[in-house]
Amino acid sequence: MIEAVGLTKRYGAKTAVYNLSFQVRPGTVTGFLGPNGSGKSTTMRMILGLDQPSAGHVTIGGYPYNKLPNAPRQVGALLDAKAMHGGRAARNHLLCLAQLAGIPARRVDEVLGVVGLQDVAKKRSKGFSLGMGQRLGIAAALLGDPQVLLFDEPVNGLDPEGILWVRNLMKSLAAEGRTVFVSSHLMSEMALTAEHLIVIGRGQLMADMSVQEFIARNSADFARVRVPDGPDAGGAAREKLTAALTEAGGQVLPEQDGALRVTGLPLPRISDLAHGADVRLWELSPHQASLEEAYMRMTQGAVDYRSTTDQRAGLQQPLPPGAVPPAQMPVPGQGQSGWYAPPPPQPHQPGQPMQQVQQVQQVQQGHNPYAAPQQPPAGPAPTTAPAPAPAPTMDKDAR
Ligand SMILES: Nc1ncnc2c1ncn2[C@@H]1O[C@H](COP(=O)(O)OP(=O)(O)OP(=O)(O)O)[C@@H](O)[C@H]1O
Repeated sequence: MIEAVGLTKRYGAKTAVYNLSFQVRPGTVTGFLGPNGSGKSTTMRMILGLDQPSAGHVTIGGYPYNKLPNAPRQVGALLDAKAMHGGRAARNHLLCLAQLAGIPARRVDEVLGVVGLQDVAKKRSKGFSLGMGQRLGIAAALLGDPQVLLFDEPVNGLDPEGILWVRNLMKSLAAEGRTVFVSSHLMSEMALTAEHLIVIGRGQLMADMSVQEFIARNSADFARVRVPDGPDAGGAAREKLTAALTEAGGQVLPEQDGALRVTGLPLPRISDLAHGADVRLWELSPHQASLEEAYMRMTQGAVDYRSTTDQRAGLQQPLPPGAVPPAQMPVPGQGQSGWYAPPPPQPHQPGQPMQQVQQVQQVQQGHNPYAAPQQPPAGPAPTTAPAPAPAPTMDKDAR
């Protein structure tokens, strides 16, 4: 098990990770999510003893990494797939690592087979594609047959077959009872791979719960409603229905294909209202926002790097020609109800960390947990100054 308690890392004036406490348990894949620059890699580096915390601590199986007996046999990690001696053949690279850790050479050939690089084992990794580099990095992580595995963006650069392979590998490693901690930007991939999620934003804990619970807590149910198509009749029926639904307290947003996305009304009520307005329906279906939507909704206030062309890029489908956009995009913490509105306050559930409940409630009450505190806490608060452009060395794609 990995356990972080009050983990904090400052680089000069920049607070990369602040007061992070969580546990990563064996037997499940735990996804580690957060926007760019939210502190995922910094946290992983501290877990692996590559960076020293400014405050707090993190242990693996009860020990700080640097005090773990025979660490390479207990912990395997993929942090930066490009961080290897490119002039060495893949097999030689692994042989060097194996020798340093006292691992028998036959294990090198085993892991080359596991990651599918046996045919290029004698090729220099300098010529490897990003995906091949990832596979070699994963092979290195598996070398010591460790019980604890950390993967920082393992599917970066992999093709769909490679992504499926990584997904199955992570699951099978967890099914063997290992602790598997995986960071990713790909929400859809995490939904398929992880059972548990730890979500951070600007270095702080935003959620620590199962994938199912995360979706249920952070996404609103909605109905898709479609009226019969037709140049004028369809438009008139849509308007009539929109008016009836809005009057009854529903929120209606146009979808790209001409359907309506309705929140705040149960399906039978929508059906009755359509009937009352004399509007025929071609579709009335229940939906739940995806993990991607739930994640975007939760982290949109904690994003450091955003396009100047569309601050909401990816959050909303483009409108169909002639459709009227909603007056204002609701945002968490501003009290609107609807697609992006925060879910209603939840009473504390047994087993749910109180901190998470408090954070969700604070967001719902319009309190920004990432703003500088009114009164200084025990340690300096994380900086809220606009983040500088990410340094080239921090850009994974450039690595
Ligand atoms: N060595 C360092 N010196 C100064 N600042 C750093 C250093 N390492 C990380 N940071 C800063 O700390 C913050 C967190 O960075 P980190 O790489 O941990 O985030 P991340 O969530 O892994 O991001 P990404 O998803 O883009 O890889 C960033 O603002 C980054 O610029």
